Amino acid sequence: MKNASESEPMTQSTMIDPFGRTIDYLRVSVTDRCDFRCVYCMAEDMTFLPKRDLLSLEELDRLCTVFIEKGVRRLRLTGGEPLVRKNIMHLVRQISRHLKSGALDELTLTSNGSQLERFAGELADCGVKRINVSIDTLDPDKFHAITRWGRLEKVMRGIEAAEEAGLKIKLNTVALKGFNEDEIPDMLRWAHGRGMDMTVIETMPMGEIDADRTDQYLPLSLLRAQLERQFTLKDIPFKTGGPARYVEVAETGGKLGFITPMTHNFCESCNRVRITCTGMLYMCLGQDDSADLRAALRASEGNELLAEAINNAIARKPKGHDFVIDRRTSRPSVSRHMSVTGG
Ligand SMILES: Nc1nc2c(ncn2[C@@H]2O[C@H](COP(=O)(O)OP(=O)(O)OP(=O)(O)O)[C@@H](O)[C@H]2O)c(=O)[nH]1
Ligand SMILES: C[S@@+](CC[C@H](N)C(=O)[O-])C[C@H]1O[C@@H](n2cnc3c(N)ncnc32)[C@H](O)[C@@H]1O
Ligand code: SF4
Ligand code: SF4
Repeated sequence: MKNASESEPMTQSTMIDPFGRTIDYLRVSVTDRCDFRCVYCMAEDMTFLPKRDLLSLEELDRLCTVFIEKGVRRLRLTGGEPLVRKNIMHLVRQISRHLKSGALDELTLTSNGSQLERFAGELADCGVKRINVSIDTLDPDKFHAITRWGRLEKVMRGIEAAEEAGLKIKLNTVALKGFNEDEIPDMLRWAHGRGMDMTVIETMPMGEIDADRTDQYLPLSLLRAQLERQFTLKDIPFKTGGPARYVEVAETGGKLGFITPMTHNFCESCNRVRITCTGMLYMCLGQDDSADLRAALRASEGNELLAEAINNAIARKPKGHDFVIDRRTSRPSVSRHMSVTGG
């Protein structure tokens, strides 16, 4: 059998879903585990998958390679916290061969930043150019409160290491009513002052948590109106391939993205699917339907069954999500946690 690191010429096909959308973006959750317990994401006593259920790094690489053959051009590793998966850099290095061959345009990560100090240099060396780092506040005590287990100074050292390694950073901030809405202008100045773009995100009702999401939910239309009292925001057509709509902030010269699944549905331009660390393929972040690729992966050494399972799943990709923040019921719209698919 050929070694996975041997470069082979690859012919790529195209995946098109029933609504004519080209699927060329794969998000891979490499672990459901995390060293933080953000209150809007997980319960403090979250139960994680047993290790025996995880795909091996070799299996994850094989899955990614099949998706790239099927037309994926951008790949994002996420989690849980992707950088806490054991030997994660082995997978990053393996996948990076597709950057070198030209089959993949971008390999990137979404991370809480806690392990960046250790890994930033190696990520850059593997061809990662930009990463998203999630921070909801710049106040160390509030940071500890929202992440339950996180230390802001460690994340800051990670950001410095990433900057030194030449990685472009985008800051992800979940907008939370009564928690950080007043702080977002300062965070924006801070991020833009360091040359980072920023995106703000509406809370999505996924997975049981200890808190009540209806209390935390802040529609970004309101936040935008608040920001417009201090800043001049100009809509721009800038796109990263993700769901954010961007504005340019005249006073800082930086870009601010709004991810608004609740107030403005962006599903018509959806280009992505997700795989979990157990090999489940989710065709939509906001729906339960999934396909078990692990069975197809393990059923034979060849990739024909896998390719067929992927085709069948893409043919079922739904038009969009049904997220609602409903005050009458505290039940989330989707029962699985965000950390299963990594957002
Ligand atoms: N509803 C919905 N939310 C998404 C989707 N993709 C990403 N998000 C959310 O967007 C937020 C930021 O996700 P990231 O992993 O940083 O990715 P991104 O902002 O799409 O990435 P880039 O634009 O490529 O930088 C997270 O809260 C995700 O859950 C999607 O397809 N649907
Ligand atoms: C699930 S995390 C996984 C990657 C990494 N651990 C991190 O925090 O960046 C990906 C993104 O989803 C966001 N997120 C988590 N739960 C969310 C929710 N219920 N609604 C909206 N965004 C959420 C996080 O803030 C983070 O930016
Ligand atoms: S948002 Fe990211 S860092 Fe926070 S608990 Fe979820 S997976 Fe962990
Ligand atoms: S909610 Fe579903 S359809 Fe909408 S953008 Fe996200 S993955 Fe695509």
